[in-house]
Amino acid sequence: MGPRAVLIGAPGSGKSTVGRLLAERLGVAFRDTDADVEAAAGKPVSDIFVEDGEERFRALEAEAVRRALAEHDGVLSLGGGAVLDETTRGLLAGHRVVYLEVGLSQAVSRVGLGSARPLLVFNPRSQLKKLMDARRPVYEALAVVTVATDEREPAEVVDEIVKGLA
Ligand SMILES: Nc1ncnc2c1ncn2[C@@H]1O[C@H](COP(=O)(O)OP(=O)(O)OP(=O)(O)O)[C@@H](O)[C@H]1O
Ligand SMILES: O=C(O)C1=C[C@@H](O)[C@@H](O)[C@H](O)C1
Ligand SMILES: [Mg+2]
Repeated sequence: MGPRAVLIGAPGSGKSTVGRLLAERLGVAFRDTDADVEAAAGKPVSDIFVEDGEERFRALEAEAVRRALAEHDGVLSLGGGAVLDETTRGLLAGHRVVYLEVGLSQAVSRVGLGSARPLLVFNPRSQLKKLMDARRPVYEALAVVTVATDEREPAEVVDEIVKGLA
C-alpha cells in the first residue's frame, strides 16, 4: 500500500512541519527520513555532514527512504535532497508524492540565518537559490500533487494536500 503521502521539497518548504500536521489530520503515523538517518547514525544530520561527509549522509538517507517506503503506511517526509539519488527517484514512482513549493524569500526566512542545516551555513540565500534552481525540475517531475506554501499557514497547506490527494 505504501505511505498515504510522501512529502518532498526544498529546505523550509515545510515537509516536517506540514507532514506532522497532515498525519494528525489523517490519524496516521508520521515519519521523517532525516530523523531515521539520525537514529541510524546516532548523531544529528549536521554532525554526519561534518564528521562523515555528505556522501555518507546520502547513502544513509537512500537506505532510510528505501526502508520507509517499504514499511511505513502513514505520512512520510523526506530530507530536501533525498530526490538527488537516482535509485530513490525510481522507488518513488507510483507513490503519492506531494511537492511543497516555496519561493526563495519565504524559504530563507523560514530556515533562518543561523541555520543548523549544513548545506546552508554559508551564505544561506545564495546556497538556497542554487539548490532550489537545480532541484525544482526534479521535484516537479516526481510530484503527483503540487501545493504552493507561500503565504499559507501549515494547516492551509494540509487542506490543499488532502484536496489534492482525494
Ligand atoms: N506554511 C508555513 N508557513 C509558515 N512557516 C512555516 C510553514 N511551513 C513551515 N514553516 C516553518 O518553517 C521552518 C522550516 O520548516 P520545516 O522544518 O518543516 O521544513 P523542511 O521542509 O522540513 O526543511 P528540511 O528540508 O531542512 O528538513 C519551521 O520553523 C516551520 O515552523
Ligand atoms: O536539502 C538538503 O540537501 C538537506 C535537507 C535536510 O532535510 C537534510 O536532509 C540535510 O540538511 C540536507
Ligand atoms: Mg524536515
